[in-house]
Amino acid sequence: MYENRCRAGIPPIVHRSLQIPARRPIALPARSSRSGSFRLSSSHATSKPDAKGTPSSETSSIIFSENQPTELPNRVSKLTAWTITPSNMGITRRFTFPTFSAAWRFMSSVAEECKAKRHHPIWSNLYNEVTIEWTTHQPKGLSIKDVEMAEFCDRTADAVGLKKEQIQSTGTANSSEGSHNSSNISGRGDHIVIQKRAMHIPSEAIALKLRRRFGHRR
Ligand SMILES: C[C@H](O)[C@H](O)[C@H]1CNC2=NC(N)=NC(=O)C2=N1
Repeated sequence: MYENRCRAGIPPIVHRSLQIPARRPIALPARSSRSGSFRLSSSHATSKPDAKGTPSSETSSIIFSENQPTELPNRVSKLTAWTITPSNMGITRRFTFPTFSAAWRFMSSVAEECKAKRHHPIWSNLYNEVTIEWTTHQPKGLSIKDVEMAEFCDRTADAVGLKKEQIQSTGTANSSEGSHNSSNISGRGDHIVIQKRAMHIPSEAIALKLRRRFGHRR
């Protein structure tokens, strides 16, 4: 199959793919892979259609690196706080800590593990938030190393302590943070991607300051 794909001019990175919801918490049925390439279907998660009756579930394919252990899809399915990146070759999660110091402790600990495991993330930090993406450059795709590092991140974040109001246990997606969400909708190939995005609402104290300064406006 692999050779067939190569002969057909399909890049070898598309070695194993799996139908899985994009930019949604990852939750797959536990199944083992056959040898060669495979494709599983899993339409997903949101219970209700939207106001226009459009189904709000969507699917896409994870592109795995070649020669991965058969338990990889099952391991990925347990990373429920992570979402699949638009390339389908990586997973991402945003962690929110109580303080910058806590975020920095988390990053230091992850950096040590990166050094030990020789595997490095694409990441960014803004004050108390750390966004991490794991993907493998060689062999290209999502590999067991990415999953191990994501699992390490989850454990480390729990040990450091996430921000209280946004306890993102490994079972909770960051994308559902806070109670005021807006949806980021974009077209991608043959389906629509709906990404929930948290809106930051000022605290009561800040709102009061703003009212004092600018008065009430209509
Ligand atoms: C030689 C060294 O182990 C490789 O270049 C490592 C470095 N860190 C890496 N990090 C990530 N995320 N993917 C890789 O493929 C990778 N390769």
